[in-house]
Amino acid sequence: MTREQDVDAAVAAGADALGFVLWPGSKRAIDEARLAELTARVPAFVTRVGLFVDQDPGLIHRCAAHLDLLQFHGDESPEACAAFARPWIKALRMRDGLDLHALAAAHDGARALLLDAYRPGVPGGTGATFDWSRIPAGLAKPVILAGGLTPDNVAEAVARVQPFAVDVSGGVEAAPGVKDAGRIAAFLQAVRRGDALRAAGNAQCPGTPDP
Ligand SMILES: O=C(O)c1ccccc1NCC(=O)[C@H](O)[C@H](O)COP(=O)(O)O
Repeated sequence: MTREQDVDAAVAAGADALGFVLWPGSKRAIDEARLAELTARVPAFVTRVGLFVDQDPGLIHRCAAHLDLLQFHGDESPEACAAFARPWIKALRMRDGLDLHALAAAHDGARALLLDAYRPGVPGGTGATFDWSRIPAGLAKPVILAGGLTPDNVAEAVARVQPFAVDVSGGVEAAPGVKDAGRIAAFLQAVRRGDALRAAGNAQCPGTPDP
């Protein structure tokens, strides 16, 4: 979120959480002052998530005053993630050979693992999907599915993967950092459609193989 109207549109559409990128390398980056302004608009019970990539602990401490949850998107150790007085989640980029069971155990203190696409040199917001069948059953942590989700594919993603939550950035934008209220609303509707498909046993989900 970089703009007031995008915060308002996401809240109106029923988003449970809003993300604020504090990493200056992102086209969606905001600074501490903007974080304070934008998060002040967020109503109670909508989670304010701050996103960091291997950043200065002092900055994270200051930003935490405006945040409910910290999202670590770099190579932070579990100990580094746990050093702030806020719940946290760890983003894992799905490069080849990841042992998600071992990583879930290593990140015991995380509230969830956010699984995102891997693209060398780009820590996040790639707009790329990954092969969802690589997510093993029975992970010890709730999964937040991310990476290339859009209003067109998120219903299938929810029905197939059955994640705890989904995360989207580029799929609801008109341009990097500029969200589109229509796409946000369409995304949230598609999430609910996917949840209904899931509850109905995936019967109509196009991506689910026949039993
Ligand atoms: O969004 C960014 O610009 C970004 C930059 C660096 C690290 C993380 C970033 N975003 C993190 C997110 O949680 C995104 O929502 C996630 O990577 C999915 O992005 P997209 O594929 O565009 O939906």
